[in-house]
Amino acid sequence: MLLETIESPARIKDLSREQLRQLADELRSEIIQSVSRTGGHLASSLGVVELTLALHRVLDSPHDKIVWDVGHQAYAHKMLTGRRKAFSTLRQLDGLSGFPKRSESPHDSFDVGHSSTSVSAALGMAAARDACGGEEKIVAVIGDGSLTAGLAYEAFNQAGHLKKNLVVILNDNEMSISPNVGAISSFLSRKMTSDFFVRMKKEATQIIGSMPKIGKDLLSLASRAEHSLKGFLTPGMLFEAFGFDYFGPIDGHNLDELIETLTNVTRLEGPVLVHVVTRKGHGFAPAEREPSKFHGVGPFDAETGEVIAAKGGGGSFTGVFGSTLVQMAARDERIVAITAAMLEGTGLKEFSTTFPERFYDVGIAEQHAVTFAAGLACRGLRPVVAIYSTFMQRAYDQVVHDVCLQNLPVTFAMDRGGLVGADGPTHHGAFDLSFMRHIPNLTFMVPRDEQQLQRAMETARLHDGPFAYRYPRGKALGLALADQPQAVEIGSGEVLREGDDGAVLAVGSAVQAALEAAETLAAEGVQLRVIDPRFIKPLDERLLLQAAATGLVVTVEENTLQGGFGSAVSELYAAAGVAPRLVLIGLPDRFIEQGSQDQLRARYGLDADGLVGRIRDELKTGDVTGAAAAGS
Ligand SMILES: Cc1ncc(C[n+]2csc(CCOP(=O)(O)OP(=O)(O)O)c2C)c(N)n1
Ligand SMILES: CC(=O)[C@@H](O)[C@H](O)COP(=O)(O)O
Ligand SMILES: [Mg+2]
Repeated sequence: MLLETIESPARIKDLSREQLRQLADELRSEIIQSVSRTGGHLASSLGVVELTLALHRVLDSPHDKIVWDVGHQAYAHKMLTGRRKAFSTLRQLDGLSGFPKRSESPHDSFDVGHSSTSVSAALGMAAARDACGGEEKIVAVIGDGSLTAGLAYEAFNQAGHLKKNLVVILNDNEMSISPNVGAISSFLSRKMTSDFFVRMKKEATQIIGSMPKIGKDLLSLASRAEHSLKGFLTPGMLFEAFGFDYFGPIDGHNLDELIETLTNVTRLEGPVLVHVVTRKGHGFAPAEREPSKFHGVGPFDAETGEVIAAKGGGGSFTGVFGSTLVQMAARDERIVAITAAMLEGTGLKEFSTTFPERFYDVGIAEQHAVTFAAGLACRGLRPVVAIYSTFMQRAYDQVVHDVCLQNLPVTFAMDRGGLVGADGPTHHGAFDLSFMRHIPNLTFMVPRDEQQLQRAMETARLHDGPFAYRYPRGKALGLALADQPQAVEIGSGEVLREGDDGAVLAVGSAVQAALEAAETLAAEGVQLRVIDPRFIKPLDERLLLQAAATGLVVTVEENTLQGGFGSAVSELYAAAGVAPRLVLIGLPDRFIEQGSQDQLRARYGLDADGLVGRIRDELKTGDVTGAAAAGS
């Protein structure tokens, strides 16, 4: 097996073309077999096996730099750069990352996970190279989906100005996670061999060819005109406007053509764009048939493609959000839904087919999604913007400047709030309680279960201003759903368990662990009050100030402690001049690694056992007043 002999990409340079093709087959098979066991981003990685081989054949990594966009397609790159044996740990606790990471390998030139950063980063590296007298080649690989984000054009714009030696490879498979959207996408896949074009050419050839004497010369002139017309109308025009030399489109599965093209273009001066056409999932029929399903897939049968552990769906918080929004939209025609290229992930598939005229997929364009929603709200609609917590970071100023400053009735449905698991530090929704709660005019609710999620959605619908709610990745609690959920009083929390030996203020997904911990400690004679504040903003000040009187207040949140819910409580107590023993439990001030949600919650003391241990210690050693001290 050739792949076993490849410990470094330098080895690829000695292989014959036949051996390269064999290596492509082996890589593809290894990716399928390994990902069928661990799950991961299969289809995108299968689509760039030949491109990856050609890049490592032509370039001299890690001296030359490859900057992957998103990086979910880099499994072949990782296997060729000494990490094949580690693939059994892919996306697992303390295992191989699912994305390129500089700390993992010198061949990973930039950490990625959020899309559309590759051209900016590669251009920065090129500018630094030139400033330091370097001569390494720098190549960015960006997908057509990632090309729908404005950030990419900011980079193209400057690249055309700086004219640095830089190669950008556009991996065009006409797919984002779902089929790609937008004018750029249709422009890229413009078919110059449309029937009309072919028919026009045939008739013109017959007419010109029949002309005596001048017919032959005219024909050759006409064929040159056709070529330039194609040249003018193909995607090249878009990139040449940015000052790039455009090459393509070329077959992204043809190793010879790729190697020849990359060999040539990496010798050229100035910015170059190579348009490569690939098939997402190439070489594995189930993934070719359903590239969206195999974009990010759980373990599956490597022979049949049958997925063993499907994700999302009805029992998940995502599924409850999607089905409830459809119910609400049926009753309230003001509701429109917006996704930023995450149709399936946000659970909006049913909405998109039920209300196609009230559904918008803006592509990977979170900033635009929010301001677009602001525009819709200005005209009396009730837009619901469904964006993962981590991707909402992209649109922070739009939330502040375009929605909250104008106090517009836009709802932010932030899925994947808290720890997401295998995607790791680039994707954890670890910061939204902090970056949203301080924005004036915003109401922010964190439902503890699917019933409260439904009520949050109804409360948002009735509220005449900006409203955010966040909910976790994964299964809900299996509670009965309401056909017509009731709104809640804004700023109202709930006491879930009475007790005077201390109070636990738990947010969202932390509530269940808090209740379990309170039950455990009750058996030790400690009666803890458990409160679900439900709102991060505005706080239920009455409830939280009453909690202070127990002498011990413990806040629990799946969010960074920096500026999170616990900070809000400490601000409340400081302003009120009360000083209970205040214990803040949440995520530390660092990026949280990958792992399963349960593993990470245990590692960071957010599970019931962690809370019991911490509270028990506080009761023993903490300087608490009130009944708690008596109980110690
Ligand atoms: C800012 C941001 N928004 C959304 C995503 C989620 N996401 C990951 S890959 C992807 C589609 C990328 O499409 P493309 O660039 O064409 O790559 P392909 O999977 O087709 O190879 C999306 C929307 C992301 N990673 N970053
Ligand atoms: C690579 C990327 O950003 C997306 O594919 C992301 O991994 C989706 O996350 P979920 O699997 O939670 O939908
Ligand atoms: Mg694509």
